Amino acid sequence: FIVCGREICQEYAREVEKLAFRLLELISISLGLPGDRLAGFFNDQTSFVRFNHYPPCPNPDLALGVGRHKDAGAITVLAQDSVGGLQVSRRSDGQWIPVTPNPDALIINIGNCIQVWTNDKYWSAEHRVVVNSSKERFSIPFFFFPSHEVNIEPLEELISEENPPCYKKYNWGKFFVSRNRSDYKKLEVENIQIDHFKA
Ligand SMILES: O=C(O)CCC(=O)C(=O)O
Ligand SMILES: [Fe+2]
Repeated sequence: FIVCGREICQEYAREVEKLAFRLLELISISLGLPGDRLAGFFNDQTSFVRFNHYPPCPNPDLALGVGRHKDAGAITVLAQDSVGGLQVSRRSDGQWIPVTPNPDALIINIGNCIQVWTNDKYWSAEHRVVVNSSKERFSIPFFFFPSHEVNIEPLEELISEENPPCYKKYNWGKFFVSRNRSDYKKLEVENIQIDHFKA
């Protein structure tokens, strides 16, 4: 699963990037916007692939693999093995729901940028990763991130008197740098920084 030479990784990145652009197009269309409405934000994209390894943990009740967070970018495309550990917070009551692992499927996460662009029409789910005491786990997320200089704010086409903007404008590059410093704390820390830009 994880054996990966440079060419294979590059090919994987190119393919998931294509998928991410296609999803971006479908999201735009679903909002009644032109299919290419969001693509321009990715001309100089800051996307990347990460390899996550979660070793077995002797005290899984005392640690998390990844603390609770929302993905900061536009879209995350996640591949994982069959071990499991990813949990999503249910929006209605905050309960942690385990995601059934399927190595033959990709998980698509909506990130903060889409939430802000769509003025909350799309919602980025909070999630975390728990560990277990017997099996190591691998996952490979592709983070589809906009260009550094892009300012993120609700799309003007989706704003009206009845639908005022839910967020203030923020710069993607600056947000990402400060977010990276505080991300992935292992404990139950407040780490949903998009709320800082609530209008
Ligand atoms: O390992 C996973 O399943 C998810 C990791 C994650 O949420 C992240 O890297 O943002
Ligand atoms: Fe995540």
